[in-house]
Order: sequence, then C-alpha cells, then structure tokens
Amino acid sequence: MSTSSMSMSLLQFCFQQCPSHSPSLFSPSSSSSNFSVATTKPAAVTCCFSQSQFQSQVSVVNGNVDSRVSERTEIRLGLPSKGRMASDTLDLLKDCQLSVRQVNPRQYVAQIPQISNLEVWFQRPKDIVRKLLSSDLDLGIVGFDTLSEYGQGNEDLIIVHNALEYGDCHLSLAIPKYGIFENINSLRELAQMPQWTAEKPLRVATGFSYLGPKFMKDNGLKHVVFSTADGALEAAPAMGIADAILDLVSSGTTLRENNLKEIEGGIVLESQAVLVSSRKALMQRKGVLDTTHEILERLEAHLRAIGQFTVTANMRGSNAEEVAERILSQTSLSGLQGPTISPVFCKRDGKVTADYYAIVICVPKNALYKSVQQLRAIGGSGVLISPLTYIFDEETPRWRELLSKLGL
Ligand SMILES: Nc1ncnc2c1ncn2[C@@H]1O[C@H](COP(=O)(O)OP(=O)(O)OP(=O)(O)O)[C@@H](O)[C@H]1O
Ligand SMILES: O=P(O)(O)OC[C@H]1O[C@H](OP(=O)(O)OP(=O)(O)O)[C@H](O)[C@@H]1O
Ligand SMILES: [Mg+2]
Repeated sequence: MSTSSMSMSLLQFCFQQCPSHSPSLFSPSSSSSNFSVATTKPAAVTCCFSQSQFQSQVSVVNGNVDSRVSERTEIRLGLPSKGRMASDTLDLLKDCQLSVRQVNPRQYVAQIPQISNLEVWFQRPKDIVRKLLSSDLDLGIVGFDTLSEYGQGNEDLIIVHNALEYGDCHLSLAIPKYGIFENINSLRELAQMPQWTAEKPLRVATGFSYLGPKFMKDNGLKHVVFSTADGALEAAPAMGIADAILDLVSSGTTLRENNLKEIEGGIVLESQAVLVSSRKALMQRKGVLDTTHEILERLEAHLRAIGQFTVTANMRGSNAEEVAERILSQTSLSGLQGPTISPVFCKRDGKVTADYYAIVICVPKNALYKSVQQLRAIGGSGVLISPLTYIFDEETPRWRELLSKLGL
C-alpha cells in the first residue's frame, strides 16, 4: 500500500470510529438547542489511535502545522484560483494598474510587477481564509460569505476593503413553495410550525456549517438539524433529504427552477468580494502595511471613478465667480467638490482678455444627460465628456479605518 493510500484509509477509519468526531462536533455552543451538522468535512482533525491500534498519531490541519510566524520576507496575496471570483478578481486588479503576471494558468504563483516583493498565490477561496489564519498568506481577496464561514469571526482577519463591487450574492434560507410550506413566508412563521420537535427537527441542507447553526441560534430556532453537500443543494427538498436549504443566491434562478422561495428574515448575510488581511501580518511583517496602503489606494481610486465622467465646457462670462454662480444654481452641476473654472484667454485689439471660461466638473453616469442639458441652458458650449479612470482623494476613509482597527 502506498503512503498516500495508507493515510487515506486511516482517515476514513478516523471519521467512522473516532468518538470526538461525531456530528456534535459541529453543533453551536448552546446546550439547550437541538442542533447538529452531519458532515464528512471537518475543518481540522486530530485523531489519536491507541497503541494497540497503530502506535502512531495522525493529524490533519488546514494550513501550516507550525504555529511560528515564518521568516519569509516576501509579502503574499492570495487570489481565487478558479471559479466565479477568479477572472473578476484579475480584471479588477488590471483596472487598478495591478496586472497579475502569470506564466500559465496551472502555475499557482505569480507576480504583480507594479509592486515589488509581492507574491500572488492562487488558491481556492476557503483556503485563502485558512491560510491567512495560519500566516501562510498576508492578504487575500475572497467573497464576504467565504470569509465569514471559514474565518468564524476570528479577530486576526481584518477587512481592508469591504466592497470590491463584484461577486454580489446573499446567503439565504429557502423553503419549498408547495406542501406544508405553501403559506409560510417568514422565518417567524417557519419557526412556529408545529412540525419541528426534538425528535423531528427542521432539516436544513447547507454548505455553511458554521454560519447556518449560528444563524438559527441567533434567531432562536430550536430543533434544527443540518446536513451538508458540495453543491446542487436546491435538489435536497424535492429529494426528501431536507425541508429547507441555506445557500447563496444571486439571480434567484436556481431557487425558482427548483420550486423554492426565500422568506422574510431569512437572509443570513449580503456578500461581495472583499480585500482581507491578517492583523498579525499587518502589525508584524515588514512592508505589509505599506503594500496594503498602496493596493487600497489603487482600489479606492478605481472604484470611486467607476461610473463617473468628466465634463468640460466653455461658458461666456464676465468673471469666474459669476460663471460659478450660474453653474451652482443647477442641481446636477456641482461636481465632486464644486466646479473648476479657468479663464480662456485671447488677444483682442492687442489686449489679453478672458471672455470665456472653461469649466470642468465630475458627473455620475446617471446624471450625465441632465447635466449636459443644464449646462446648455446656462450658456455652455463645446461640451466634452470623457470617462474617469481614477479618483485619488487626499486620504481614503478606509485607510483611516484600518489604522484605527489596528490601534495605530
Ligand atoms: N450565485 C452564486 N453562487 C455561488 N457563489 C456566488 C454566486 N454569486 C457570487 N458568488 C461568490 O462566488 C463565490 C463562490 O465561487 P466558487 O463557486 O468559484 O467558489 P468555491 O469556494 O471554489 O466553491 P466550491 O469550492 O464550492 O466549488 C462565493 O463564495 C460568493 O462569494
Ligand atoms: O441565484 P443563482 O444565480 O441561481 O445562483 C445560485 C446558485 O449558484 C450556486 O451554485 P453553483 O452554480 O456554484 O452550483 P453548485 O451548487 O452545484 O456548486 C449556488 O450554490 C446556488 O445554487
Ligand atoms: Mg448551488
């Protein structure tokens, strides 16, 4: 038997036999509620076999087995290796002038040439969270749902940017539209159904074996049992395996196609991509704070600029103040901090004069046409519009927030 197949069979034995890995391992810390999660995928497992069995100890941990902070000098950023988040993450970084240089898609390490001493490691999102916790990564981009599920509220995980504006979805409880659930439309009504007892609890299928039980406990639902599967959870009620499911929803198509509905009060969390860092890395590893600042500034500058346009126009006027007053009288023309107005000089009869003023304002996409109409109405001509690429503020509010979270 090869070494790998040997350890696999030991593990299987461990899951079946080791009493410390009974489903109660995944119950929330409430003794009064009746929760359990049946799963074959615990986060970290240590099995001890008696001397007579194997004379050895088998450990499985997610990430670094060594608790010492490694002495590497490179800074590591974890990015999703595949799946929904992967290409959007690379696109966002590219838009921030932080293109990732990856030699081929199966190579899991890459560089961002713009930032020296930064290594990019492609990992599955849940492993990014685990590796942040084990100090094998310093920064990462994942969905907020994954961060919440696998981070489990660990204070070492600090959200640096909470809204990267892609990967939008929500984690939600859903029940069948038919049968005993036909008239159930809220979590409260679901909780009050007489069907759920200690002997016959509400059966919920989910991949979120931390957030699921926590949500039920926080909402006072007793008598719930969770089961897990890797996907296609929406089939579980129709298959008779579960009464409800707790899963991610974005368009809602999968729920609809499987005759399921969301209920009022059933949303566990709203999610989108976030930039997260390890507090330990920010505080202890040289360069992480500076690199985080640079990445955050670029992200903020790009995300602030999305959907914004610069509008320039010429306007006749006797002086800048008078032009400013005309512009500020219009609701759609105030810009980010008010209009920039500069004299357009020309030479007439040997004298330099300014009959026209150039104005520059920032306008969001949805107000674009309205602002052009308003500009024209007050005498604007030669209106030019171009998309904005970056808006760098004096200092990003999120940077100040980060420093305060770190107590700096
Ligand atoms: N409709 C959706 N369904 C699932 N995830 C979504 C959806 N919309 C956005 N997301 C985001 O994408 C992430 C899932 O991406 P993906 O399925 O590639 O991840 P994964 O962790 O590799 O999944 P798995 O390991 O289960 O295959 C979610 O954590 C969530 O943040
Ligand atoms: O609201 P929607 O836009 O329909 O998206 C939601 C569905 O997408 C995800 O499944 P995924 O496609 O990853 O398949 P899986 O469940 O088989 O992993 C998620 O688990 C939902 O089932
Ligand atoms: Mg699914």
